[in-house]
Amino acid sequence: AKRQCPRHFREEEEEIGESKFKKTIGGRRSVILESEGEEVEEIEDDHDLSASDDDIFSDEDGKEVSVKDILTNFGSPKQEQGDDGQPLPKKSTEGDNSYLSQTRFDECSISPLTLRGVKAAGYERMTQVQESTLPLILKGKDVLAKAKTGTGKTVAFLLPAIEVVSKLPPVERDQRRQPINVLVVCPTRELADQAAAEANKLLKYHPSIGVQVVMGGTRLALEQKRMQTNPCQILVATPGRLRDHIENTPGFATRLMGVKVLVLDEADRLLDMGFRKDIEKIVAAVPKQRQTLLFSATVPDEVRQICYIAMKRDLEFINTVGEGTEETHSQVKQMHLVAPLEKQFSILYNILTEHISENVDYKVIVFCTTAMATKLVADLLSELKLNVREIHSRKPQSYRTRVSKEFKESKGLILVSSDVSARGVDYPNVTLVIQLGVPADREQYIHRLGRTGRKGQEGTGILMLAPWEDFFLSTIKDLPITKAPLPTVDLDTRKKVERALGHVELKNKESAYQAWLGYYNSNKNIGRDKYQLVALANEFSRSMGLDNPPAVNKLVLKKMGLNNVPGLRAK
Ligand SMILES: Nc1ncnc2c1ncn2[C@@H]1O[C@H](COP(=O)(O)OP(=O)(O)OP(=O)(O)O)[C@@H](O)[C@H]1O
Repeated sequence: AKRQCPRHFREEEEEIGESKFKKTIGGRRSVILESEGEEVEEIEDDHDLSASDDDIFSDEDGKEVSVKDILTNFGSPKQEQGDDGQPLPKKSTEGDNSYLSQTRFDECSISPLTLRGVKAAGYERMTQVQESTLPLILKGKDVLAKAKTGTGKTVAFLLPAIEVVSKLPPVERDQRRQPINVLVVCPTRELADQAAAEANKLLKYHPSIGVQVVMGGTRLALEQKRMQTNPCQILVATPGRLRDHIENTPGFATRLMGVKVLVLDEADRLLDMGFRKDIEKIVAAVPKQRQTLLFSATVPDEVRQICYIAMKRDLEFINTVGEGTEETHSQVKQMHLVAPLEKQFSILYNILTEHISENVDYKVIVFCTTAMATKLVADLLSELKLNVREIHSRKPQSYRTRVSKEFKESKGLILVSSDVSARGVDYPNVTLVIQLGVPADREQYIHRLGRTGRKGQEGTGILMLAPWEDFFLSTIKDLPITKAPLPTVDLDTRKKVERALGHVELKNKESAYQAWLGYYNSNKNIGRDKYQLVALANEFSRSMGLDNPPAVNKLVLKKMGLNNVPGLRAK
């Protein structure tokens, strides 16, 4: 039977404005990603770059500034020119190695079989976080670890966990309820898949140790069969689906009594109110006598106060970011653009075509605020003949898995994504991250930006906000982010984008409008004044080329507390 749980925790939640916010720790919101959507055929297009890179803009005081100027002064690393004007050799794709420590894996006290797996994975030296946490974890300590994005946190918790399992006494083969010894919880399906794949790499020479993954979007019965018929000392899971198994899979709760190590990856996200009930249920289902490891690139103070839900008092807090230094990477250029909604699609198009013309190996992620905004932007950019894929929680899992794998292995591609790709996903060589609209909170901004600049590589981050979203900048003012001049749009580009918008299906615009309402209605800064919210929603509607804002299902308006607000049309 389908797990019946409070509506705001179900992964397969019916649609209200795409994403829901629950009051969370310290008033920060958590976004719970939404349910499967109907299958939409994948969009495949070659891109012809017709927008010339000398598209001229003028900044607030009328100074002419081109997108090339913006990106050169603030954005993607230019092809360095020598004195003779010839391009200098590109920096190695492997960035600076400062994320690596001096300690080699073969100097550590790990088992020969594990060491073989590490070497086969191509890892020679430990990263800072791996060097700092391994000895403590092998000593049995609970560890709360904070380390920048893309610095090897997954291996940092998997490697010692495998060592723990490899030292356990063998269990009788026929034992029906083979114990699960390590439980790794990840907030999204792509992350769970990725962690399981990393574990399999490290287990290459441990034939008797197996890892299984359970997550929403796959059949429960298939997972139950796999866990019964294959070695499953290590289980990687998303919270909702794990809770399903605890409640509905016979014998599963017994197997969890064998857990020696519990790992919460992206811990601050998992301890947010959005997952809190699931996490409490999971913690209650594993032995109190265990080791608990929490890892993330961001550990807000309130998380340190509540991590005791799951951890021993004498936990070790490892912070390789270092107090007082930025939580983002210095080799990633960050900038923000404040532009009215009516210009944003055109500015986005110019930034992308400029970046593509400057970077033959371009690999871009465009983050949008909701699943339906993601779909709209992906459709628009495809109409503009860019090479685009989309990934969000309204896509079937098979599609998400396929697109995630393709993007991981490709260059010359733009991935338009909701927050399913905000944290943890390891896409190598991403050259540019664009964030459209105010992020859910500061942590989400940092994690999204962290999709580029991994393993010491260079990258660029652009945050595009509407004037009424610039309050967000105060939450990231400590980060090395610069303001780019406001570009305006030349007529040709505006017309080209308007024509493309005209080909985007009306129902996608209607869904994006409803999702927009859901997202900003829940934003404590913007959702407070309902009349202003409606006026801004109409601005968003016009930016999609709709003169009249779409009508919204009256039940949905009611659930948003927006019924009877003048200016909204109910149907
Ligand atoms: N010791 C190592 N040497 C070289 N590469 C490594 C090492 N450890 C991990 N990696 C690689 O570094 C990349 C980033 O690792 P990982 O995804 O675990 O980073 P992360 O710190 O978890 O990032 P995020 O905060 O975004 O989740 C991966 O491609 C991984 O294979």
